[in-house]
Amino acid sequence: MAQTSEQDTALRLGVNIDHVATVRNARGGLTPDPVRAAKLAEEAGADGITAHLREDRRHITDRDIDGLMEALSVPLNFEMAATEEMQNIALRHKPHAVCIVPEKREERTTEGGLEVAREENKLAHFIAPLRDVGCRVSIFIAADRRQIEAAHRIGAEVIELHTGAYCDAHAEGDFAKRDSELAALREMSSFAHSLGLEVHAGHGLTYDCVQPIAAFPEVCELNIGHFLIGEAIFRGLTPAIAEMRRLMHEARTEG
Ligand SMILES: CC(=O)[C@@H](O)[C@H](O)COP(=O)(O)O
Ligand SMILES: NCC(=O)COP(=O)(O)O
Repeated sequence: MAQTSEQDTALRLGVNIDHVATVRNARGGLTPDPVRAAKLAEEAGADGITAHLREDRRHITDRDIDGLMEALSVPLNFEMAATEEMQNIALRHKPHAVCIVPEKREERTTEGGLEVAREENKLAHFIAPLRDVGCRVSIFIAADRRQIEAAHRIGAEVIELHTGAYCDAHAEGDFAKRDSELAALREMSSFAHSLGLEVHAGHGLTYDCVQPIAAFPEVCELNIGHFLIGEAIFRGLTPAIAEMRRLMHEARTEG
């Protein structure tokens, strides 16, 4: 069913600029500057900027977060592990949103969603001070009912569904797996929404696989980074973002 334009505009795009920092860090030095990329993304129509300050600082650094907090006019979605060090950084900066993600030092990228159900008490205490200073707390989570229920119980306002397995299955041509991952994401976005959680989605999204996710009426924000930064090499960041927005809009209005 076609969506109203009000519902369409409710689908925000958060541009993740982590991998501008990955390129910079490959050589050391100051370029390319993720803060400059974030400002350009903002001018190109990003509704927000996402940055993940990993514990090992493999891409974004503390200085980048300082620069983003100072330069941005749109909200910053600050992704971080549930550690005391990261909590202190978030409490100092008070970004618009804090997204708690699982981290494994040896992983190449964020492999799965946060295990909330087994760490409920610990996480409830961890996010309370972040909420107290006004951050919207989001939990990066698999499309798993138990984890969503636990995220709701601990007082998170937002969940971000991990779309990585769906995107990987699509890229590998494993369409049976892709479709079952998509069905789980669809069902769980609806379930999370029914609990009153705001639903975001992201990880691994590309032009080829964004539209089925963008069409979920309950999803109000997509966070997309690695693909957009790669695409910017070929067509520039502004056109790369414009094309993603066009596809999101098309999915929302014609889905
Ligand atoms: C949580 C998430 O999906 C993003 O932070 C993304 O993971 C960033 O890239 P890396 O996983 O490569 O750090
Ligand atoms: N939380 C997901 C995100 O910020 C972007 O992930 P990716 O597009 O870089 O894989």
